[in-house]
Amino acid sequence: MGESTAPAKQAARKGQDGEHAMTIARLTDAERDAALASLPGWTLREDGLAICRTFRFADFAQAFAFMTRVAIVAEKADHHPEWFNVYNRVEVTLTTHDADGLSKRDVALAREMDGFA
Ligand SMILES: C[C@H](O)[C@H](O)[C@H]1CNC2=NC(N)=NC(=O)C2=N1
Repeated sequence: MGESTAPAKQAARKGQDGEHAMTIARLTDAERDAALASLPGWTLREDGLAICRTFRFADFAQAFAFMTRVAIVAEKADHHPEWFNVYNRVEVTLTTHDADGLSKRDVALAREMDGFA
């Protein structure tokens, strides 16, 4: 466990992006389409509320190393992926529960994942 409390982390995030932790804005349709166009490999979930991508690696060790790197940045950003791993495959879904849909946090995390893969 780290030293800072959950409220402290929320306050820190609030200071960083100037938004209240619970009122992160949902992307507009135009923002969502622009984000998707800049994220090859990611697709919009049928309900339009999440983006998805399947990553494939050489083996389980590579897949799990990727998940470990993602977990560290996700925890730091307090924004967590939904994912499913079998051996060398990692199926990822990104959505923002606090926004009931997509937010810029999903786009940022998708870019970080692409950078790690
Ligand atoms: C209290 C805490 O800040 C929230 O529950 C965070 C945690 N991680 C999260 N992850 C995702 N994907 N969406 C959220 O809205 C979210 N909210």
